[in-house]
Amino acid sequence: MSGLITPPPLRNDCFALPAGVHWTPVDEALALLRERLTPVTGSETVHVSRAMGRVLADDVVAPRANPPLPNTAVDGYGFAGGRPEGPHVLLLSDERAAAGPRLTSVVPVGQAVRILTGAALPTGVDTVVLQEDVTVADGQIAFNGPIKAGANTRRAGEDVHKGDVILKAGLRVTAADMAILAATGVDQVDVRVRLRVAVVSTGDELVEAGETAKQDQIFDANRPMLLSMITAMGHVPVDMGRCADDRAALSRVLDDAARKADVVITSGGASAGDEDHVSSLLTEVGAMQMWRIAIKPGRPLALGLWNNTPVFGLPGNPVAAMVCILVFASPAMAQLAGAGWVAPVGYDVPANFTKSKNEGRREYLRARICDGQVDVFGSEGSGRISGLSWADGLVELTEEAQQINKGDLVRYIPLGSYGL
Ligand SMILES: Nc1nc2c(c(=O)[nH]1)N[C@H]1C(S)=C(S)[C@@H](COP(=O)(O)OP(=O)(O)OC[C@H]3O[C@@H](n4cnc5c(N)ncnc54)[C@H](O)[C@@H]3O)O[C@H]1N2
Ligand code: MOO
Repeated sequence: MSGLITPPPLRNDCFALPAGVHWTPVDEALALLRERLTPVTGSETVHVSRAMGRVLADDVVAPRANPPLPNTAVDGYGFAGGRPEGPHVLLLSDERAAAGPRLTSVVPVGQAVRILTGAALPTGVDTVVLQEDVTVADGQIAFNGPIKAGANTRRAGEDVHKGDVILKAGLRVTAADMAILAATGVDQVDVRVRLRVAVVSTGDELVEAGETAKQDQIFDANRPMLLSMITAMGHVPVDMGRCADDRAALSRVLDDAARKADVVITSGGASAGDEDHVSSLLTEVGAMQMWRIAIKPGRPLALGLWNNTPVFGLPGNPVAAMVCILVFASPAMAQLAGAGWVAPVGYDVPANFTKSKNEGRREYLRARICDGQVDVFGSEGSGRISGLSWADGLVELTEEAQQINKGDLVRYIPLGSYGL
């Protein structure tokens, strides 16, 4: 029998987790990133109009109250004190209080004044009756009680007091936050300098989107996707272009990327093939932190440091690249950017599909909500880019899950949870 070599048992499943190798569970990989990565961005002061999407470097304190003065919540008639049940008639002042300059004259006790929504209460007014409940005639108003003292008015500072912390350090400013910053008179905010994220695509087969491709070339789909996701996540994308499957060239690109950015994201070459230079370079310089993760898709994810800069070596298949940037790089980049570890929000939704799965690895499926149930894309192929466009979220199946039947609750994570 000498001269014959013996084949291993046929598995034909590149997702089977071979025995004897430690496959890092997703949560263990996430915990390690969370523990090791700290904010790397400095701070700067910007005008409040430019605060949208920025991460606050410090707590923001309200320079003034909202509302600054007591005012009326309705159009009506203002006077002092509540009134008991029954009819009431009050003399109507000639003046009128409207939003804008506050009425300076005092409303005498027992008189009412015409007042419009948002007007500061003049001295002598603490209660307002709705105009719909009033008859006006002969310089008088008549209405029925009971009306509580303070009815239909808003107290000064009832929303925010001067000196309150309105927004906490680490928060990423939303459109709603823009309103409270403006309302409380903030004019400058201290924010983190945006995180710079370099993106490089590796592979001899790649050609630039928009150019002419030969039959044996494919368009670089990952880079436009990854650069756009980084922008949507509030970071600054640094486009490092494409790099051939060449070790020396890749090493130079990584040097350059680590100089220009705070984080480097590569796609392709993460696996263990002859041309998988990202993983082998990181391993060679002793910078590989993690590689074999029990996840589908995205098993060959290379996590390491290049010149002290974190590198996320995403798999080349576009679906795996997207899943890995969402699951691993997105919370990690938030932490590096000073926003803290931002885990995505998910919901338990009934499945409108059936699926069997191997135990021991976490799986992410392209998913879409339809009539309160969640559907998954017809193919799990990691190169099926059309499924990424089809999806509005991901279904996350736990390591323990083996059989999912229609109606079972599964975890659905909307892409909006990642800021997309
Ligand atoms: N023998 C095995 N082969 C493979 C395994 C395995 O376990 N055993 N795992 C497969 C899985 S899963 C993945 S994912 C890939 C990951 O490999 P790499 O990260 O080294 O990626 P590449 O080989 O460079 O490319 C994979 C695939 O993706 C296409 N690609 C790459 N970059 C882009 C881009 N920028 N835009 C569009 N498409 C891209 C590339 O042409 C390949 O088709 O390994 C499997 N193999
Ligand atoms: O896991 Mo590969 O990461 O499917 O496409």
